[in-house]
Amino acid sequence: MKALHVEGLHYSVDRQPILRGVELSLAPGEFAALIGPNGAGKTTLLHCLAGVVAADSGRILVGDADLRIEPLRARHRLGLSIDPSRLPALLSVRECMKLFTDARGLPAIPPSTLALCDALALTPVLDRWVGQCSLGTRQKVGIVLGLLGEPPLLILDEPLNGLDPLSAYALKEHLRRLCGEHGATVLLATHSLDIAERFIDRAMLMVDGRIRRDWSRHDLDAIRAHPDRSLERAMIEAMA
Ligand SMILES: Nc1ncnc2c1ncn2[C@@H]1O[C@H](COP(=O)(O)OP(=O)(O)OP(=O)(O)O)[C@@H](O)[C@H]1O
Repeated sequence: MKALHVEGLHYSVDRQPILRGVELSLAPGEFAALIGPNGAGKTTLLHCLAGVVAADSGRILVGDADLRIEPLRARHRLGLSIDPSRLPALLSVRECMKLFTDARGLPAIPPSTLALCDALALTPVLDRWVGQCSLGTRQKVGIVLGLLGEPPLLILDEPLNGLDPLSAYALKEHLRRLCGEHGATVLLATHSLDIAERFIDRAMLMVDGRIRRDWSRHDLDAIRAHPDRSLERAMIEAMA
């Protein structure tokens, strides 16, 4: 069974097509990046996958749960990082985590979440209001909330934005462990191609609302092995 299977996904705003027939499948344990130019539709796609917005047509299966038919079961199987601007400013970081803990039906904030807070240097700010935190700190909080409970599919939008190098490294290692040891599937949208190239085992290029190019682990290994090649260059060539 695929961790995520998407067929013929279309989405428009005011009759302006944004997603124009997205097809993609991710296997359990895959660490995949969605790359592409500004406005290509990456965030919109992630929001459709997570059920934040409803696609006009097409099919999204999260594991064996069809997002349209069984939205609660499908959404229970995935976590989406929260945009820092959408976090409640007047709750503390810990209160946010408790809300998400309740929403996931868990008895207490999971130890793995507290360990990730430690790795991301969030422990000292757990009792600070979100509105008093720096942008980078709120970015980390949004990621921790998305990963809380470690659902099998993790969807992250530009998770490395604004993270200091130590935190970015800790997050990448954490995600890699979740994929490698727990069989989680990660789909992250990013413009950080150099970072993506070294960590991911799949890259998908989105252009004009469609997946134009898909690089497998084998393709990425070939790019990494060649001193004159890079994902950045491969992307530019694919867009020409
Ligand atoms: N609510 C909305 N109303 C109108 N247009 C929208 C809306 N949301 C997204 N769009 C348009 O959809 C297109 C895709 O936007 P989206 O944010 O998904 O792109 P992206 O690939 O994530 O871009 P970036 O790399 O800049 O974050 C853009 O042209 C954007 O203007």
